[in-house]
Amino acid sequence: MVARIRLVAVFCTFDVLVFVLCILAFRTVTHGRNNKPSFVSGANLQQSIYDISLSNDTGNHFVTENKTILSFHASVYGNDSSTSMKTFINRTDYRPCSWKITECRRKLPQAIVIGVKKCGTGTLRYFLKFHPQVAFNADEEMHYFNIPSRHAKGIQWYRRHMSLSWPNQLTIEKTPRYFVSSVAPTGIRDEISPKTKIIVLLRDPVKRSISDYLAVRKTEGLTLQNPVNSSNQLPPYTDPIYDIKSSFENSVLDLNGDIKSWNGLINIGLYSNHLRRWLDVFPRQQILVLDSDTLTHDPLKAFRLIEQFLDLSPFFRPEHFYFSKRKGFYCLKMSGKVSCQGSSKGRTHPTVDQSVIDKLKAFYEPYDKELMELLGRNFSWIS
Ligand SMILES: Nc1ncnc2c1ncn2[C@@H]1O[C@H](COP(=O)(O)OS(=O)(=O)O)[C@@H](OP(=O)(O)O)[C@H]1O
Repeated sequence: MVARIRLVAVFCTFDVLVFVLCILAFRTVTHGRNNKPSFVSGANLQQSIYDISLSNDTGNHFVTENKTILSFHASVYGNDSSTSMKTFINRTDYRPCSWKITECRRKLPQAIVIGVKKCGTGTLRYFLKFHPQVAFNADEEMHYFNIPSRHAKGIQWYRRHMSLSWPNQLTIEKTPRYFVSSVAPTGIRDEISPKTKIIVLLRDPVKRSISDYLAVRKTEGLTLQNPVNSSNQLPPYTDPIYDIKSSFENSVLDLNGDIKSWNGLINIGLYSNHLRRWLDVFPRQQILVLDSDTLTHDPLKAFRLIEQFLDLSPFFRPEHFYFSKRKGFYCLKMSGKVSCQGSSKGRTHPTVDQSVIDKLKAFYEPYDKELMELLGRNFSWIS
């Protein structure tokens, strides 16, 4: 009798073990490694195919952008209990789009971040991508309206590069070079829509030029010793050209000590000149001009303005922004994870000769005054 009971006990234990193993095996097959539903793993995902590593505040790279966005989306889609989210998220529309779903389409952008280079456009995109009603294009920058060889591929080529989006999602593209392009405003109006919303970030033009100098040096090395007119720059494509020397001072001043206003480092900061071209083509209320300082120091305010302008539901909340002492900037905090911009943003600026700074400030003064008149408002760097 005892032997039989033992035998039954052994069988039962074995069965329970098999049952538990089966459950575990089943979970492994149907869920990702982090116990997230399998759609979070990124296999079907059409959004953001490039892979920007995100880091937590201790510098450990732990997750890719796709995964963060999607695991965050999944957590909201799944069991987020916050009422503010529930009030605006249509749960059906909240699933990631896939080519298998008929409502998912690649739309031409309804809004474009046109610039300005080194004024925080990357951060704007990086954060705004988390808004559930936003679908950013997969490639970081399209350069469709400013580079002739790209433009020649046609508007359907451009559309094919947009992310799949739900009918209620806004497709957005960002290419900072559009701001200074002579043909981008009419191109966007005629090929996309005269109703396209335009977003521009502006930063102290002196700081912008130093930041740009570092960026161009980093990407081009010191190969741009002479002014380079790239083959893409034939008229009417009049993007500013760069002249980069071994120091910032020598890059922005010529041998007589005069400012090289044609140099991209300087020319891009002539905001009023460039903005006028956009105001000639789009109504003022269709252009949101943001002070980059607001994005840097009060990101919540900046994103509330953006949400309002784009008619998006209010999504961002104070707890989504985390100030990283290590980075010296705000990072995004979603589902307990902190993700900051990569090392190409927030580089330490070189010490620049004060006389050159003063000269540049004086040079930009009349343009800044024009900017204030044009927009009827002040900016943080203008005293
Ligand atoms: N939260 C946060 N994190 C990192 N960086 C931030 C942030 N907010 C604003 N900025 C400022 O963004 C500047 C880079 O601008 P862009 O993203 O427009 O550069 S780019 O044109 O796309 O290369 C970058 O300029 P530099 O500091 O000169 O590198 C930052 O000052």
